[in-house]
Amino acid sequence: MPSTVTEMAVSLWKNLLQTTKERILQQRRMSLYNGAHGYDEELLKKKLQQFVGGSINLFKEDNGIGILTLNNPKLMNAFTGTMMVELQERVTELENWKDGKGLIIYGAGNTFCSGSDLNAVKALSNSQDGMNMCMFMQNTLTRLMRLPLISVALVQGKAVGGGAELTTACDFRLMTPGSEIRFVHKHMGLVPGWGGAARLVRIVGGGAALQLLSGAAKVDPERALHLGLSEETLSSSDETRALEEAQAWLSQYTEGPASVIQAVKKVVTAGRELPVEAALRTEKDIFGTVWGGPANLQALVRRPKHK
Ligand SMILES: CCC(=O)SCCNC(=O)CCNC(=O)[C@H](O)C(C)(C)COP(=O)(O)OP(=O)(O)OC[C@H]1O[C@@H](n2cnc3c(N)ncnc32)[C@H](O)[C@@H]1OP(=O)(O)O
Repeated sequence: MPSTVTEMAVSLWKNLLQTTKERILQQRRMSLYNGAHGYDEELLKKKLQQFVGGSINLFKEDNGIGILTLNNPKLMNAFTGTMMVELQERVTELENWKDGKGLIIYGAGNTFCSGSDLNAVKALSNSQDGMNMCMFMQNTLTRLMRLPLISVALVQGKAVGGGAELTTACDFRLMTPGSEIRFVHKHMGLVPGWGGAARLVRIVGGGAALQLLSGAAKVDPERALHLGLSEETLSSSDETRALEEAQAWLSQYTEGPASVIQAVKKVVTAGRELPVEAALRTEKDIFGTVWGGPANLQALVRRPKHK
């Protein structure tokens, strides 16, 4: 135990350093690309910071549901450079949210997101910048997908290009009447680069993904439901009411202690991403974190009947 004020300060400082080191290591583990891939994140961030506008806002509710708003309505919530950097910061904040259970992502001004800001894309159109931006967004969206929170993209208006890709980094998609998801990349002479193709194949299967990407097809709520791209069509397209509906929908899966909900998401992530033996070992490790935990012990006392 530290006894003097100096010793206490040194101990606090060491703890802080350790926590920061662990955080950085955790981020590296969750990310795909680093210096070994010829990727210099700090350099790219400096470039992205030149393309200013909009914001990514996070509100953490007491019930453990986070609301992440894509906020650049003048450009249909297109991602400027600063918004890409802010999204990474918000994901880091969510990774460290001990009480978090769920997340809803939606766009301001009754539309979801029109992809990357074409002004930034034009200025960063050389191949190396494009690859770096792709690695940056893949890192961020992979970390978003792996958050131990049950995530929902609330699609109102249009989810276009990178906006469509972002919806696939969520566990579920809910659409409002009249909304659409559209992978327009082909019409821009591109393919998805934010991980949207890899994730879309896993959500709707290879054949349907090929049709959606090669046809740059508009996917309305009915078709999205049929493809399994959307879970439900909400009844209202009004921003406030749709958000309430999405919260009610999500709350059926986030009831219970955060430690248990987070463990559920972690075993599913392992099952989704790892070869079966590694997934089983991870499941065993996560099981060990809840077995004999407070929620488990309380349930043993209550002995609920699951009728
Ligand atoms: C990852 C790679 C990618 O994301 S590639 C895909 C990039 N995104 C696009 O190409 C989308 C281009 N935008 C559109 O097709 C339309 O604006 C969509 C999204 C369909 C909306 O149409 P509509 O409802 O009629 O609105 P609008 O065109 O009048 O747009 C309002 C203002 O917003 C702007 N805007 C829209 N999207 C972007 C974008 N991605 N980057 C920059 N600006 C964008 C429009 O230019 C328009 O601005 P202004 O009012 O003309 O000054």
